[in-house]
Amino acid sequence: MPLPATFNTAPRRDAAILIVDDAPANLGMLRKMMTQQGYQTFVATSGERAISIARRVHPDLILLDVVMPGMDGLETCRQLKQHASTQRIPVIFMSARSETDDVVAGFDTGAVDYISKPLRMAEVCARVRAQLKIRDTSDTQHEQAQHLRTIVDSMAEGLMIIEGTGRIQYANPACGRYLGCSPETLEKKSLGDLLSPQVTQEYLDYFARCANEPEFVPQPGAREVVVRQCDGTLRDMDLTLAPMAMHETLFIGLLHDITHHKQSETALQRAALVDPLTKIANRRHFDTFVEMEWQRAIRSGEPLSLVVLDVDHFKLYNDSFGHAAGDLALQKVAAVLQAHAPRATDLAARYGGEEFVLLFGETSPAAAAALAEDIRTAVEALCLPHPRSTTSGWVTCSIGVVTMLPTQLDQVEDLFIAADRAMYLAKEAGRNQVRLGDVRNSAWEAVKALVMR
Ligand SMILES: Nc1nc2c(ncn2[C@@H]2O[C@H](COP(=O)(O)OP(=O)(O)OP(=O)(O)O)[C@@H](O)[C@H]2O)c(=O)[nH]1
Repeated sequence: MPLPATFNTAPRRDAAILIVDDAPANLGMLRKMMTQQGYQTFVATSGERAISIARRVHPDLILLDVVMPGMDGLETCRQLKQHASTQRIPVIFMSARSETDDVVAGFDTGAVDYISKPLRMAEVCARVRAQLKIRDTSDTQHEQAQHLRTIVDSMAEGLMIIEGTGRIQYANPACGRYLGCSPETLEKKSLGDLLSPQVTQEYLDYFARCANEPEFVPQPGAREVVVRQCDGTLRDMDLTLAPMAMHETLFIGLLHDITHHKQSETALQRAALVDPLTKIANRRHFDTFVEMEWQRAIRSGEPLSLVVLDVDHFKLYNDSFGHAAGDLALQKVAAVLQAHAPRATDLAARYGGEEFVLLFGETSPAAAAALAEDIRTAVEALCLPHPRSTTSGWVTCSIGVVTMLPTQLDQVEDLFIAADRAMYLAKEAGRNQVRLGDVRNSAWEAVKALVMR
């Protein structure tokens, strides 16, 4: 939301002037003059009294005589400037002592003006008007600065002011919360303490371009960065950096924590690859993985093995024990498969219904066949009773295995077709068994010919 150019402030009351003079005649004359100008007036005949009134009524300006019995005007002004509630009240000295040293001493105590006596009333009025105007502007600026500070301090986003060298000049409280240390600690650091060397260098280059290339138009935009917190842990954040003004050497950095966003993004990505029932890879994940391993096998010349597994008489199992028990059985079969695919180049997946697949990279036909047989035995060893199966008293599965040395001329679909065929042959041959399929491709034939020799 853009900030308004000025903030609404409470309407100002008529200016109140405190007149301090030990001579009642002067006081009377000044009071009359100020009242005629429309000001509210307070009077005091001593420094002590002036301080006490000033603390109570907070006048907008004080006209202060320098020479007074007891506490003189200079000391009165000093004490006003030392107290928080009165230090911002402008003080104008009035004195017959108008040597340069006297005037300088007056300004040194913190006064804003010095009028020589005898007073020329028109001049006093003009000087009072001028000081009240300055005071108004300064009050507005002070209030705006206070408003801005409140906003910056209460922002949920981290805000930093960064020098062109990367040094952090200012950090708001949210920055401190994000990075786990006080804003003051951050103000002793630089961008390089928070970001990787490469990202830091990119920002420093950007700062240099903003400062040195008049035709360069900076494009502020959020960038995802990994920020090092004060305790060394890393956190994902969005960082937006833009110059405070064109071709300036100060930059505003806005930090926005995206840890939760990243976590849910990762969780979503993971969920999109996992079968919700069995928690192993789903078909989508498997297809992507096969494509990757297929290309790798073409490059490496290593064999690739595909196993297709179908649970036997599963319809009857569901009919016997209900769909929920069927789900449980599928989860147990999936766990067996998962346990047999431990390498980074292996993947077990649920391909649909009661059909599962496994891919084994860099695996020979003999090794793949042995693995498939292990899996078949392990599924039977789950000992899930299946009284209506005509194959066994337990849940069993039929498995097709095929191994290929893929080349650029081959299609990945051929691998699936051959493994499916082998699995159906296992079904036809009585189920609960492994069948090896055959893919006729040129490379494989060549290897076979070599082995046979
Ligand atoms: N419980 C459960 N059953 C499923 C799920 N997906 C598929 N099925 C069931 O699996 C059964 C598969 O049956 P069929 O394709 O006829 O095969 P089958 O009964 O296993 O017979 P064969 O494959 O010839 O041994 C169907 O009854 C589907 O409803 C699932 O997620 N949970």
